[in-house]
Amino acid sequence: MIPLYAYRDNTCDPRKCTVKKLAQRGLATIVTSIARIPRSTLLLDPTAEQAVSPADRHLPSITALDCSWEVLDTGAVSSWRNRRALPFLVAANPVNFGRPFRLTSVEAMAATLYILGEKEQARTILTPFRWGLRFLEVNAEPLEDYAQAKDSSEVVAIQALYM
Ligand SMILES: C[S@@+](CC[C@H](N)C(=O)[O-])C[C@H]1O[C@@H](n2cnc3c(N)ncnc32)[C@H](O)[C@@H]1O
Repeated sequence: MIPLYAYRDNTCDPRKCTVKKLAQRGLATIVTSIARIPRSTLLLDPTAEQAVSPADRHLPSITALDCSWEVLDTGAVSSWRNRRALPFLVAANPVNFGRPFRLTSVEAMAATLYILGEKEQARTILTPFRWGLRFLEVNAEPLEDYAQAKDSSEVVAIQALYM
């Protein structure tokens, strides 16, 4: 099991917040200051240049930046070494259903777990959400292909086949 963290700045609607639900079930840890995010973590940042790939299996944890998309500002973490973006995947949550790249925090963490080979943990964290396992169904093919890739460049090459 890979430890999951979420940095929350309280800018998104707490009733719809996916990481709050995970934290309530002991499946993720919420931190409220950037200083408390472990520096060695795989940091999920949609603006990162490097894609998540199986070559990241050695990283000890995964962290999402759980804030509203409208205020997402990754300036404070732009120098962090292990920032990663997810390759082409479509959202299954009701707010952004069918939209590529704009995933909820739980979808982003589940996709990362899947690509790193932690498929059971990916299913476990999606299960509390009505639409959760649908995310794995609609992205089944690309997720399987990304999980077979060697590194970030291979993931990016595979992504081109789906876009
Ligand atoms: C902007 S927040 C929105 C959270 C949403 N309100 C919720 O309750 O889940 C989503 C976070 O998930 C991660 N994420 C989503 N899509 C991503 C992508 N394509 N690449 C990397 N990280 C992504 C990032 O950490 C991003 O900041």
